[in-house]
Amino acid sequence: MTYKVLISDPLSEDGIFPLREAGDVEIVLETDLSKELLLERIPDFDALLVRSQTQVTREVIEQAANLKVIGRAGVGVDNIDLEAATENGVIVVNAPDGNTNSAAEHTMAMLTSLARKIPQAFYALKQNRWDRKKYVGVELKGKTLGIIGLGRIGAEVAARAKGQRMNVIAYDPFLTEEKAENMGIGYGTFAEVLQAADFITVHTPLLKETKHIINKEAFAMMKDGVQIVNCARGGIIDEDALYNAIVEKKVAGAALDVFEQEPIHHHKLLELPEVIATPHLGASTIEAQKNVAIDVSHDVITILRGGLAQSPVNIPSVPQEVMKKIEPYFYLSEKLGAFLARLGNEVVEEIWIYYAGDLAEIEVTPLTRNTVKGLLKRHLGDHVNTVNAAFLAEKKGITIHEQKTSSTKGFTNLLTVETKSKSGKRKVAGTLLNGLGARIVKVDHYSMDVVPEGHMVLIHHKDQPGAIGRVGSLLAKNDVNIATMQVGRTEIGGDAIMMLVIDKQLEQHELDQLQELTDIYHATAVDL
Ligand SMILES: NC(=O)C1=CN([C@@H]2O[C@H](COP(=O)(O)OP(=O)(O)OC[C@H]3O[C@@H](n4cnc5c(N)ncnc54)[C@H](O)[C@@H]3O)[C@@H](O)[C@H]2O)C=CC1
Ligand SMILES: O=C(O)CCC(=O)C(=O)O
Repeated sequence: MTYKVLISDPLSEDGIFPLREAGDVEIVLETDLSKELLLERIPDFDALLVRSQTQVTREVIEQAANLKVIGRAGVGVDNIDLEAATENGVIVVNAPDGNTNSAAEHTMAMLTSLARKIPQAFYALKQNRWDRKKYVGVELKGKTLGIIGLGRIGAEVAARAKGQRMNVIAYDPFLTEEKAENMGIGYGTFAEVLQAADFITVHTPLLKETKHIINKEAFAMMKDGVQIVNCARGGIIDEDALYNAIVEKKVAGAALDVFEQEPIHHHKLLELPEVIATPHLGASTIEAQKNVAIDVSHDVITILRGGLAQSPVNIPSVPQEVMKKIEPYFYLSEKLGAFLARLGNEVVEEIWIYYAGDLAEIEVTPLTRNTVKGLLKRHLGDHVNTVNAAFLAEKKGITIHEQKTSSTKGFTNLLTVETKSKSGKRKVAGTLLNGLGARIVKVDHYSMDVVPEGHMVLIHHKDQPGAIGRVGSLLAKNDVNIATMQVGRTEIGGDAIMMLVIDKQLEQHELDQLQELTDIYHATAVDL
């Protein structure tokens, strides 16, 4: 199988090396695509790799019939419609760590340039103006830097600003006083930071909650002559409010790497001499571009091959140690879900997933999603995956319960899936046998030992002499070879089941013939 990957923004050639090396990936590099061309191209691709320029809208995602993953070579995913991606089962991954250092260094470069008016002085010099009086700056030492958003980049900026002997005060909803103390910085509310700072730098993502957090009211709280840096996202600062605050001399200067609409042409903020700017260069270093492209390429390949992403954005991220522990159970969980889906045609109303033994010790949410994926796939098709399984189940009115139990029934690990529909409950349990792989060990209340793979027939019958023989003879007559057979019963002469693994898929008329045999109640074909 060859996966087609479209790279629609410029990515580091060294960084996409893992994709070039992969034998099963075909890369198409087509940057600066118009919206129309992107819509035309996208249905062919299994993966799309972007930076911040390509706008991956709902329209693009809905047009992308084969798309499994969108890789963002960078941090901010505000150019991707995450809701549409989740609804359509497209995994979005980013590269959150690769450009932290570059973005922090760029912020410090902008901060220093702003304080010392370096770009303005250089521009004047280029125009043959040796103007030493006009470009008098201020020192950073002893000034207070207010940081809004103390995540990866904010924290790196804080450390560097301390190196410049600035006082640092930060606001972040996840920052505690204790954590701030450990970092050697001050801690304040949003308003306190705005009021205390001589320089303010923002490092939040652009979200509904952070859009225009720096607005007219926020500027009013700041010190007169405050200077502002934005190397995070346009839109965090209200550009009109910033413009007015500069014109009114409330704000002495602003350094902007990002804008509400990019690219910009003749932006009014650039007409102000107090404003310096770069065209979204925070992550534009050889190192950062290589790092983010490598990280995202690895994740994209892993996902295309059915593995777990390191940095998923629209499914909960699973730490690598946890991933190692749960990965062996992935196959089993999907097969158990698929098995139950084939047992009946009634609408499933509720699913219970019980984890016991070793499984009770680990994070199992990804396994729950995978089980639900296996269950829903029968009716909803390949469109279902671990990203949208829970969302689709909810849409179909199915309630999912996840429970850890101590009931291992003698196995070192036991995964039990139970469904409830109008006609009652069905149950299947499986285990991972050390060195032997996955096994179904229980169907309803009958014990089994079956590899969850290939073509099977589950036959409910009356425990009577000749019942098994009649099934064997009929299958032989239809040229169906039986590979293995398991039999279980509740009591002698009572209800019993046969689980046959056969070498071909049964036709409906063959199933009907089985059901017409004496003492056979019901036969279900289960093809996994
Ligand atoms: N200019 C550029 O080229 C680059 C820009 N960025 C931007 O920088 C942003 C931050 O990146 P990271 O530090 O890696 O992300 P991060 O996720 O590590 O940190 C973001 C922080 O913002 C905080 N936050 C969220 N809402 C907040 C609010 N209302 N007030 C205060 N804090 C809030 C979060 O709690 C979190 O700690 C990215 O989302 C991206 O948009 C990132 C890389 C390069
Ligand atoms: O891809 C880029 O150069 C922009 C980086 C960025 O803004 C981000 O990682 O959020």
